[in-house]
Amino acid sequence: MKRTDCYDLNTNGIVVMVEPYSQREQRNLVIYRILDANLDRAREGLRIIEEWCRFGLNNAQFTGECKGMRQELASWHTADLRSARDTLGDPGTELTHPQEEQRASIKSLLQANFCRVQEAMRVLEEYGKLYNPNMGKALKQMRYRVYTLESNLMGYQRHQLLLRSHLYLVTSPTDKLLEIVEAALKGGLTLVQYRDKNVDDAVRFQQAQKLRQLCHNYNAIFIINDRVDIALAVDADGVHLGQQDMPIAVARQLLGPHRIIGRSTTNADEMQRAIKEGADYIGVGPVYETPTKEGKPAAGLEYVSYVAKNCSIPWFAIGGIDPNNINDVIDAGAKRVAVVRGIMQAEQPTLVTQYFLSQLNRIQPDPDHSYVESNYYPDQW
Ligand SMILES: Cc1ncc(COP(=O)(O)OP(=O)(O)O)c(N)n1
Ligand SMILES: Cc1nc(C(=O)O)sc1CCOP(=O)(O)O
Ligand SMILES: [Mg+2]
Repeated sequence: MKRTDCYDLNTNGIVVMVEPYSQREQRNLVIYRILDANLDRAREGLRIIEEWCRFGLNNAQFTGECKGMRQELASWHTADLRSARDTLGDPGTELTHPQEEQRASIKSLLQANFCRVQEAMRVLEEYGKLYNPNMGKALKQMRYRVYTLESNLMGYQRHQLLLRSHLYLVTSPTDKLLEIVEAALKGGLTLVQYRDKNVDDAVRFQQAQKLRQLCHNYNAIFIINDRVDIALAVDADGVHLGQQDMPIAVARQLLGPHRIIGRSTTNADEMQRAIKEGADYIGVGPVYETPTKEGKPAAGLEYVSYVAKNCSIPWFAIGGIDPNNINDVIDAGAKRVAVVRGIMQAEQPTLVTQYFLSQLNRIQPDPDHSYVESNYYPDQW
């Protein structure tokens, strides 16, 4: 019989006197229940993340890391702790948060479960100290492993999405900024850069915040032009840096290993340097002279062809590309293009986006490239 109370229990007509728990025993029972519940919670959350790593990403490393942590948690889940469980008497089993009932995407599902695992591990770390000092230490280390896993996994997903993105919208200033970007996102756009060279920082920051939210609602990557500080301030996915902007190495230090850094290039030297310096992608242009970048001479389709043969990272042809000439750019070897006016000044941005994408999606991934093209294309992650 479980000693749950200090009163007499009437069992089958027989009155049994139950010894009251000492205060210490009662305290321990509560701690055991907390540990039991949070060991379960952490393992469940890890299992949910693990399933995506295994079946969604086919990634053995992430899957193994989740499994390893689940096994380590299981080794702490002793019979003592399990036997303290009191599901019927636990008022927490019925409580759910409305957000638990719906998930907008795999990304939000993963984030919610990382949060759940981290919270549970923090509880295990603190209460574990009262149970076994080694548990506190072990759980602290495991919590840091979860942070690392989260950062690696989210960075990996971001880079996978970059590989799958064939059309890149670079914005220009307009009163209808959000409206146009949303229209393009509705057309299937997955990569957006906020570019406004002539606006106060207060406005730039506000616009960037709104665009970041919008892009993330559509599971699209959001990049900031030129400004690493704004990218950090709004938690953007990365920055685009030209030859006159901050060195890639400095931006990398500030942004960390998982955010995207793009670099503009106009010739072979700049391309090679950008790759060596660790750019995640390059802009290749201007393919044609363009009023959006006045005074910059065209690098031409020759440079596009050169990059098609020699570039080992994702690259976007840019400059003067529109629905009429996109097929010439594709014929020169481009699989990805970036446009400003082509979408920002279109009468029907959704339709034009769909048209650009339909032309770009006709191109098959090149298996000879040294970077891996993802063959897993979930609509939302
Ligand atoms: C995708 C992409 N490619 C090139 C550029 C141009 O960057 P930069 O040379 O720094 O010029 P500005 O855009 O800052 O005027 C870009 N923004 N995006
Ligand atoms: C921002 C920018 N960078 C370029 C480069 O070659 O580095 S060309 C360009 C402007 C592209 O605008 P549109 O699509 O309106 O021609
Ligand atoms: Mg720039």
